[in-house]
Amino acid sequence: MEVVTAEDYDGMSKEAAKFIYEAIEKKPDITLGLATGSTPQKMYQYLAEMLNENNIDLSNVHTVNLDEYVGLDGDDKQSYHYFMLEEFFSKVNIPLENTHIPDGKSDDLDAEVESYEKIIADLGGIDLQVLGVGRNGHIGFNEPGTPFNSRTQVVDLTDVTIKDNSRFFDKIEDVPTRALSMGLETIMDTKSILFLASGETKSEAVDALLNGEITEEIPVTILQKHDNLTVMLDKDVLGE
Ligand SMILES: N[C@@H]1[C@@H](O)[C@H](O)[C@@H](COP(=O)(O)O)O[C@@H]1O
Repeated sequence: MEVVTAEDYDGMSKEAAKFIYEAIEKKPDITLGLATGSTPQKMYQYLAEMLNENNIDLSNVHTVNLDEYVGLDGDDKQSYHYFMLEEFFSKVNIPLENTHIPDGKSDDLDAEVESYEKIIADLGGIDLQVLGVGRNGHIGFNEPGTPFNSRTQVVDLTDVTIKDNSRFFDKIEDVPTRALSMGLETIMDTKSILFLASGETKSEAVDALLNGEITEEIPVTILQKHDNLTVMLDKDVLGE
């Protein structure tokens, strides 16, 4: 595990954008695993700027997102489809058909998660996966207690996650209680991981990742076993 500590959120976002930019330069047909949430938001902004300034061709880049809420339309502002389009895909020249996000509106969610795994396999696996973390240590939407050998599946969200994510919704009752999420084994199968965390609220989860015992009760701890993990933090998360 390599740990990079930036001065602040802005610095971390710039470093992260540079990391992904260089990975794309090195492998123009890269498959990126992408994450949503407020943590990677600024990284997408910087990355889009860098890609556009340098006219980088993204026609052979593919993306697969980690997760999506069950029941939200793609044009719902809280959906991860909307987030990705708004924050990144509409800002760069990536063909939309190269981008994949689980369909939380599918009539057959079991078939959807199965076909999502197939999409990843057909792409030859994920070269670089971006990850954030929930306050309770969840990655993707894999909540505490999720088996380490889980693949993409339908998951129930915990009260902590519903409460944390309610800040994006008008009221807490509007937060979906279920999601589709890549599983922990799916995430561990990725060839490299860029993990990002910023701010005091993530300190406990980050401490578990850096120093804790590996346990299904804190999903992020499984990343200790990944052999190509880069952790990017800001000083706040470390209490510095
Ligand atoms: N499913 C997402 C996660 O992928 C994300 O890492 C987490 C933290 O989000 P934020 O970066 O907004 O704190 O929130 C959601 O639950």
